[in-house]
Parts: sequence; C-alpha cells; structure tokens
Amino acid sequence: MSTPPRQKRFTPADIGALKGVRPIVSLTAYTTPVARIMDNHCDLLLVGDSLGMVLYGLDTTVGVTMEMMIAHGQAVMRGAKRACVIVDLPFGSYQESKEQAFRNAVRLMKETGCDGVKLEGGAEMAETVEFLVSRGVPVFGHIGLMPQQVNTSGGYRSKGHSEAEQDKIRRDAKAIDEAGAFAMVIEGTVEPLAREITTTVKSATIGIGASPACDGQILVSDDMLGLFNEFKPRFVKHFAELANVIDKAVSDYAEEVKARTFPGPEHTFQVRPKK
Ligand SMILES: Nc1nc(=O)c2c([nH]1)NC[C@@H]1CN(c3ccc(C(=O)N[C@@H](CCC(=O)O)C(=O)O)cc3)CN21
Ligand SMILES: CC(C)C(=O)C(=O)O
Repeated sequence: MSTPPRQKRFTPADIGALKGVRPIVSLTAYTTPVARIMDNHCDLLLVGDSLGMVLYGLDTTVGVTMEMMIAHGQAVMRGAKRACVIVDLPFGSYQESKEQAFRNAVRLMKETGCDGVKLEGGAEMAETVEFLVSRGVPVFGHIGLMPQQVNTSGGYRSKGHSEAEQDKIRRDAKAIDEAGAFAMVIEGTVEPLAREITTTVKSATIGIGASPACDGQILVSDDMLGLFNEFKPRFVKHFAELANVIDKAVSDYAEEVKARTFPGPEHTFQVRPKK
C-alpha cells in the first residue's frame, strides 16, 4: 500500500538553502484565513510582533506579550500547510539571559508548533543565538532598525547613514551569522551595506527597507494590503487598498440597513409549509 504524499512545510534549513537560488518570498501573518491565502504564495510566514501595532492599536511593539504571540502563532499554524512559520519573541522575553530566551523560545515552539523563532539583536545577542541553535531552536535574526529598541534608539529611523553605524550593522550581521541564525531580517538600512552583508554572510538575508540586493523580502501584510494607514514608511508599497474596500462595504451596508433594503427576501426565513 502506498501512502499519499504528505504536504510538508518548508523547514528553516530549506529557507536557508534558497540563498543564491531564487528570491525568498515572505510576509507577516496573524490569522488563520489570511495565512491560508498567503501559504499559496510565500516561502516563509512571520508571526511578527508588529501585530501589537496593526491588530491591537499599540503605539510600539514594546507592550506585546508571549500570550499574544502564542494565540496568533496557533492561528497562523492552522492556516499554513507549506510555508515555514516563524514566531517573534516579544520584547522582554529573551534579553535578560540566554536561559530566559531558550525557555520562551521552547514555549513558543511547543504551544504553537511553529518552526523557529525570531529575535532582534546583533553582537549583543550572538551568545543567545548560539545557545538556542545548539539546543535545537532555529533562529531568525533581525538587525539594522530594531523596533523593540524604539525607546533607546530615538524612534523608527533608518540606520547606516554614517560609517560608525555601518560598522556596527556589519559586525552585528557577522556575529549572528557565525552564531548560526538560518536567516536574518535586515531592516531599514542603505543599499550598499545590505548588498555587502548579503554577499558575505552564510545565512539568508530578508530585507524590509534594505534594497533589492537581499536574498528575500518581507513586508508587514497590513501595510502591503493597504489596511494599516497610521504611518507609511518609505519601504512600504500598497499592493491593494483594503481599507478603502472595507470602508465602501460598511458604508453600503449602513445605507441598506437604513433603507430597509437589507436583509432581502433571500436572507429571510419564512415558516416552512406543512407537508
Ligand atoms: N505597520 C507596521 N509596519 C512596519 O513596517 C513596522 C510596524 N508596523 N511596527 C514595527 C516596526 C516599526 N517600523 C517602522 C515604523 C516607521 C518607520 C518610518 O516611518 N520611517 C520613516 C523615517 C525614516 C528615517 O527617518 O530614516 C520613513 O520614511 O521610512 C519605519 C519603520 C517597522 N515595523
Ligand atoms: C517587520 C517584520 C520583519 C517584523 O519584525 C514584524 O512584523 O514584527
């Protein structure tokens, strides 16, 4: 008896192996129905802590909790059949020690079934990345603009406009690459630096505001869908205008309710005739 081929999700190793082969397609995902759609087109889905801003209305990602990441990680896992799913470690869940990072990374993996975790940081996090990877936790790094450091870095500003900043990012990339991250997000930095890092590191570079030179690209899904309009970073392109679509639908609904044209006869139950 032959067993039917099982649809398997991309592993972190599969993602890393795409470097130099073809561009890696990734987006953030937070819910089951949207993950189902994205799963048809993306290699990697990131349950990003940006959910605090785009789903919960927080001003920054600092207030995001483990419980929020677990709930949305579980939702995305129910919708993803082939994409690699990575869940963000939220602010405060890994910076204290490598042991704390391991404990929370394992909790994310056990409670959601995800394929690995993402954490922000460069040289200062290299020891933690090495600790996790050597103990079975695939790590997606994140360097350049690090949103969880918004309160010490002077806001959401692109990085690498001075030699000193470029040197720091270069060292950060090297440190987490050598620590064993299978891939790294490079966020908000200048093109020549992103290109140089991409050609020097072993891990796959996934850019957001880091030029087309990276091994792949990621965007916050609510940004590219035109659903989040509180601010629009230079690196965002709207591939749809869903906020306008929703506004029109709700406005039409309100008009029909007021005019009593909705619900119509086809939406209304009548008593079934007796047989
Ligand atoms: N919806 C959303 N999209 C994101 O890309 C995102 C989040 N939320 N939340 C977490 C972080 C915050 N990010 C941000 C937020 C704002 C800018 C921004 O407005 N940047 C300006 C100024 C750049 C500069 O001064 O150098 C820009 O024009 O891009 C960039 C990244 C990226 N991440
Ligand atoms: C913007 C992406 C890379 C991210 O870190 C997030 O969604 O939190």
